[in-house]
Amino acid sequence: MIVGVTGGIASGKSTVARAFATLGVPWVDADDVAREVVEPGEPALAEIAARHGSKVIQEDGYLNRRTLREIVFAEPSERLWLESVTHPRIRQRILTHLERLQSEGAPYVLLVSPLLFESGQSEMVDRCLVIDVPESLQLARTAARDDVDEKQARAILAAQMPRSERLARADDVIDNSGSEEDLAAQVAVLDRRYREMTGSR
Ligand SMILES: CC(C)(COP(=O)(O)OP(=O)(O)OC[C@H]1O[C@@H](n2cnc3c(N)ncnc32)[C@H](O)[C@@H]1O)[C@@H](O)C(=O)NCCC(=O)NCCS
Ligand SMILES: Nc1ncnc2c1ncn2[C@@H]1O[C@H](COP(=O)(O)OP(=O)(O)OP(=O)(O)O)[C@@H](O)[C@H]1O
Repeated sequence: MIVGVTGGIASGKSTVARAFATLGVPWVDADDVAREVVEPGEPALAEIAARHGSKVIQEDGYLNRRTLREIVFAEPSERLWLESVTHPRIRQRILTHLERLQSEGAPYVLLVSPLLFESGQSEMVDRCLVIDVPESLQLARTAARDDVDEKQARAILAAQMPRSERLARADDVIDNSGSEEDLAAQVAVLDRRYREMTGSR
């Protein structure tokens, strides 16, 4: 069984994934895979460099993520272009990673992705788990963690599915407006349920 874990920026997906990992459940992180497909030498990086020029490539040959972030969240058509270049490659690699984890005998595996619904990755999973927090908390946690100003944090939120729509598509929901202990308790309940579903107790 593959469980898709989603939620907007700074909703707590990585924190949830770590809590599942302590219970022996592995995960594939779509943000990590998105980094792999633009490593030096990858065709997607060459396409991005051809479109935006040297300002998006650092001296060490890696993508200048901050510069590209500023471009794509200021201009929706540039975000759509970047997605058209990266998403098919991300999807392919996610499938490869998921197959490897499943072949290693995990009770079930997680696909953790901010764009599970938006990018059609939900077709790859058996259930969708939504991490739910109010937007005000997303903005506060983004500001506390990232070098993103409030205007850009709002632009990133605007590029993602609205909270109500995401909740409407959820099979399971974790409310992450409480403490990390509350979060871990909700993860433990879901883990028991998922193990029952897969018959791996
Ligand atoms: C624009 C980029 C270079 C910014 O890199 P940066 O290191 O600053 O951010 P990072 O990749 O860690 O993403 C942080 C968060 O931004 C949000 N985000 C990223 N890409 C998108 C997008 N296309 N649409 C909406 N939100 C997005 C997500 O909540 C994500 O968790 C990078 O996010 C990117 O390449 N995005 C396109 C690929 C993609 O869609 N990735 C999302 C997972 S499939
Ligand atoms: N219940 C909580 N209480 C307090 N802080 C929390 C809680 N859950 C997560 N955080 C903090 O909020 C921030 C965002 O959490 P996390 O990185 O898990 O979210 P994410 O959804 O994976 O984010 P992104 O997709 O943007 O990378 C982190 O700094 C994390 O430590």
